Amino acid sequence: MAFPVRVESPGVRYSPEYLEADYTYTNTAVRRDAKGAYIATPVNTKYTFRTQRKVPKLGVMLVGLGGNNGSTVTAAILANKHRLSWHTKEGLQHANYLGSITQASTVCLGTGPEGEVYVPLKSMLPMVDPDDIIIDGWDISSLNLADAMERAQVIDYNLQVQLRPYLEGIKPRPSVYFPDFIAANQADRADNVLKGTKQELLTAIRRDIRDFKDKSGVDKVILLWTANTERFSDVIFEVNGTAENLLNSIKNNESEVSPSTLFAVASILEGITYINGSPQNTFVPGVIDLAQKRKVFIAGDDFKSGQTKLKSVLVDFLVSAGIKPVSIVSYNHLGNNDGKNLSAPQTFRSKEISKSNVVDDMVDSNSILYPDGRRPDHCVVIKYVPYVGDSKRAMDEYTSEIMMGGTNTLVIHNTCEDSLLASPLILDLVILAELFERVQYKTDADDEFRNFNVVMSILNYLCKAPLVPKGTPVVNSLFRQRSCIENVLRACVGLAPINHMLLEYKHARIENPLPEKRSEAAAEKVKPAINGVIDTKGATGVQGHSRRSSDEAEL
Ligand SMILES: NC(=O)c1ccc[n+]([C@@H]2O[C@H](COP(=O)([O-])OP(=O)(O)OC[C@H]3O[C@@H](n4cnc5c(N)ncnc54)[C@H](O)[C@@H]3O)[C@@H](O)[C@H]2O)c1
Ligand SMILES: O=P([O-])([O-])O[C@@H]1[C@@H](O)[C@H](O)[C@@H](O)[C@H](O)[C@@H]1O
Repeated sequence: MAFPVRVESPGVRYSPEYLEADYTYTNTAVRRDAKGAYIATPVNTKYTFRTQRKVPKLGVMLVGLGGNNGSTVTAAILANKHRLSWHTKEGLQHANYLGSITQASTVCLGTGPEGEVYVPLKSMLPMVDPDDIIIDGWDISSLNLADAMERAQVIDYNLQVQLRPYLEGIKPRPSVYFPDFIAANQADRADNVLKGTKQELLTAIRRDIRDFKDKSGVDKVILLWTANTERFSDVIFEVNGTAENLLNSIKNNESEVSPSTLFAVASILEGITYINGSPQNTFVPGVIDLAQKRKVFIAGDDFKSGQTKLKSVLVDFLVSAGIKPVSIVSYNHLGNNDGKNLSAPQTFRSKEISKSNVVDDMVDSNSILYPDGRRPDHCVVIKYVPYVGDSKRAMDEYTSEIMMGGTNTLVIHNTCEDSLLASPLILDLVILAELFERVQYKTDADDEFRNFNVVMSILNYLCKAPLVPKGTPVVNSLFRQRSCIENVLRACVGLAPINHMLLEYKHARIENPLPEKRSEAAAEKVKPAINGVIDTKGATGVQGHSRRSSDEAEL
């Protein structure tokens, strides 16, 4: 059950239109003195955050709508919206949004009489309900979404049968197809392609966006690329180095403008947030320049869904524990169309880059382990094995140096439906992007409220290759990325960041001890042996024991 959160504080003001919160942001400025010593100085900045409380009717246009992710996320929304259940060999399954931090994760609000209070992350600020999202989009494949769902082989068949009536009427709009940017093996599905010059294609995409807005009645739209991974575009100043050069390149039908960059330009010109779920460099400098000039949000790159997500936890743990990763090998094989497209060297290279850079910031944070800047050996392998379909088999090996010449090797095997890992991230990306379109801030130095930077780096928890504003840090540590989201949400309602100090419980005398928690599990653990045999049949004939603090424990 979701309980709404209301903050009672002199610095927090609720009006029908806005939630306004005064907030003191404290960080630490560091400099070096003449002798090379670090001088740390606390710096306080007064902010006021303002969030529009009205949640809009959100339309999401997916590029790659007919793909595994596109069809699966659409199926998931409709299955949840209609509260569908289906039988599998394991029993009755119910639609859910597991894997979504907005829908299935909680945050610690604070401490109450019973201890820490955790609330759904989505209850911190008004957010779009994914059930209400209207989906549209494009695909170079003409399959309607029911047939695309069947082709993807992700959704259980008994659910497919129920979803078919809702999906078969959804047909992807014809899209932009430049064969040179994706694997040649994709040609056989490209039967739904727009024709024309790049300028004509740009106009067609913009017309589609307006058509969707008009016909769907949504209040706002967000565009998200979940189409195939493209090869990197060459970054050439005269072609895509500035907004003006890029727009001229499109007018001049320049070949080095990719489909994804064309969609990004169309989105920005229509004033619509654009999110890149793939690893290619859609955001060439000209796109970023255009987004800044038009004050339109962009975010990406490449959903952080599986191996890389785990890597951004494991390497963080190892390095912060003073253990030195020296070799990281990430291998996986999969048989879906993404794997097929990635079997081409130029598209694999895009993915290899985004999967490889994730350790850099964590490694660079510890000059004790890495005094000479030499980083761990890091190898990424992806193989296409049709038989396994969307069920990606990932095998990782982390070898680290430990004390006194020891080594520690972690070997992880992970099998999962790749699209069921990515689909909840698509929802989080669009829900959080929509939310932060409604959040503005003002510091003492500002005369009026301002939007955040157009590069929406707060979404980086969801991206393998985080896009950040120029001159700002790239953070890949998953814990830090999630903590950023959690604490910005808290700041928007005037609450201090979660700092995990729990100082109040470290005092010499605990002023307000929490009540003893009666735990059946604890009772189970202390169940006495009967005739020397622990009764493991679950009989609870033994009186439950409350856990005792150390100074009350029975001797
Ligand atoms: N776990 C994951 O699934 C995961 C994780 C990270 C990143 N990604 C990325 O997400 C993207 C989609 O993954 P997927 O498994 O759904 O792949 P997919 O191949 O099943 O779907 C991609 C769809 O895009 C379509 N397409 C290709 N070029 C297009 C264009 N120019 N315009 C419109 N449609 C186009 C294809 O026809 C296909 O239907 C890939 O780039 C993949 O690398 C996926
Ligand atoms: O998210 P992650 O598991 O690190 O990386 C995945 C790759 O290993 C996989 O081969 C690819 O098909 C997916 O698109 C995804 O990028």
